[in-house]
Amino acid sequence: MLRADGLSKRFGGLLAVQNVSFTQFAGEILAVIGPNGAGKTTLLNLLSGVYQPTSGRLHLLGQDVTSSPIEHRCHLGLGRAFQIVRPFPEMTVHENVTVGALFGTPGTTLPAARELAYDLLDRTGLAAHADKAAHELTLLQDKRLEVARALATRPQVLLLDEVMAGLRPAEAQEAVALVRSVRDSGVSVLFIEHIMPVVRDLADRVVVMDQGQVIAEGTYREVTSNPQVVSAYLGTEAELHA
Ligand SMILES: Nc1ncnc2c1ncn2[C@@H]1O[C@H](COP(=O)(O)OP(=O)(O)OP(=O)(O)O)[C@@H](O)[C@H]1O
Repeated sequence: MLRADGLSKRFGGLLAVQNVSFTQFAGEILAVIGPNGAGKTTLLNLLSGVYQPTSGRLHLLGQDVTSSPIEHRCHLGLGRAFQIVRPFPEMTVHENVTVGALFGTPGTTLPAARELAYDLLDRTGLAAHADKAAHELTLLQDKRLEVARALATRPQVLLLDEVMAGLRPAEAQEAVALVRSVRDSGVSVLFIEHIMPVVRDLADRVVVMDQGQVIAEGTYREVTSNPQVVSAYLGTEAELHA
């Protein structure tokens, strides 16, 4: 689905992402973890096209998208949900998702976009809130809306940027179930997450970054028992063995 080959991103004197290579396979839920400042968000921005890499190449569904703009990647099948949710506050929940459907599928008709939006509100547990203004939603409902909007672009790969942040543990479990259901519907998921129990419960495979580089890759159990990973996390607030 995605293949990064030696991706690097330099900001002035800082190499925020250094020679990062990984592959995401179809149907996989892949987590990217690492201590603060490891380069995770910069990597996500390289994947989604917010930044162009200083060097390296990126393939999406077999196509070289290294220099492609965000919208091209979106139309090819890459969706992204953000940590800070910014819906159109005065529009209804249904209208917000309809906008995603219209943007993500050029040539789609308004009735088709509206129908897809209703279907996605069903799938994300928001059907009962379809006609509410988006600003009336709770934080968990906001996150559901963010996922529904991203799914409205009909992605084959969905990037999730710390979507669990701010949720209570029971809410995070609901969000975990939602992400699993997204994968079960055929969408591969790559997510950044600091909450280790979420990573443990959700990820098929984990890529660990530290100081811009990939320092380990494997199952949750493998990476959390890797001495280099343990040492990277020492002194941080994250509970590696939660
Ligand atoms: N636009 C930018 N300009 C300059 N430096 C940046 C920029 N974006 C990120 N950095 C730096 O790059 C490094 C990696 O930051 P990044 O946000 O990617 O890490 P992260 O792993 O996502 O951290 P966190 O877990 O705290 O969100 C940091 O040192 C950060 O200060």
